[in-house]
Amino acid sequence: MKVIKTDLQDVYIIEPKVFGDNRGWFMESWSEKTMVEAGLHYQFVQDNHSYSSKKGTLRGLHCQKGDAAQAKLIRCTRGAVLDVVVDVRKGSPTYKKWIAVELSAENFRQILIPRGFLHGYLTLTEDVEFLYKADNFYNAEADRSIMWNDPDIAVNWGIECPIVSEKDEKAPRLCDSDIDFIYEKV
Ligand SMILES: Cc1cn([C@H]2C[C@H](O)[C@@H](COP(=O)(O)OP(=O)(O)O[C@H]3O[C@@H](C)C(=O)[C@@H](O)[C@H]3O)O2)c(=O)[nH]c1=O
Repeated sequence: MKVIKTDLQDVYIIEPKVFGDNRGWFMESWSEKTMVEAGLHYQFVQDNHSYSSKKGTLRGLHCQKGDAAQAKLIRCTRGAVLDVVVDVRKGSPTYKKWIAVELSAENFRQILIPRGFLHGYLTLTEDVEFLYKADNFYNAEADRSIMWNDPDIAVNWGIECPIVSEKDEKAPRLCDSDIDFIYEKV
């Protein structure tokens, strides 16, 4: 497994070791032991799986606030997405900065996102399956969505009119939200 630093403090790209043979391939998609050896201590408690039928579907930018915050280990197992992560931890050296990484069934890449970040993705193909682990349970009251095109964050999604949910359509800007993460060294 390769752990690659990103431009966001504490966010990593993980490249699992993929063993190919005459049948196909095998990989460990997550190993607590390997992660701990790499200095990454996360205890995941929920696995999520979602499907988007159309290219140009955008989910985000999401998080759960306060004690319900979630770290996530994310991957795309069918099709491809542009995955976006935004640091919203006040006091962080990378506060309000974002990164965009292509995740696909072909490149096997994963992203590890600690608590205190917004997350979203845009489907780059039809028929996208997306899987992620979370280190805290779903909490509808703490669930928050921030406007995907918030000008204060200014993510370059490369699309003007994505397909979004009703919830994401109505999402506020970060400056009008009650998200209150404070940077603490992970
Ligand atoms: C996220 C989630 C949703 N749900 C329900 C609530 C709702 O009725 C339905 C669809 O939820 P959403 O519209 O929030 O699904 P979605 O827009 O796919 O939300 C996800 O987006 C990505 C970008 C993330 O980072 C995730 O953490 C999550 O917020 O599923 C759960 O039961 N458990 C969960 O963990």
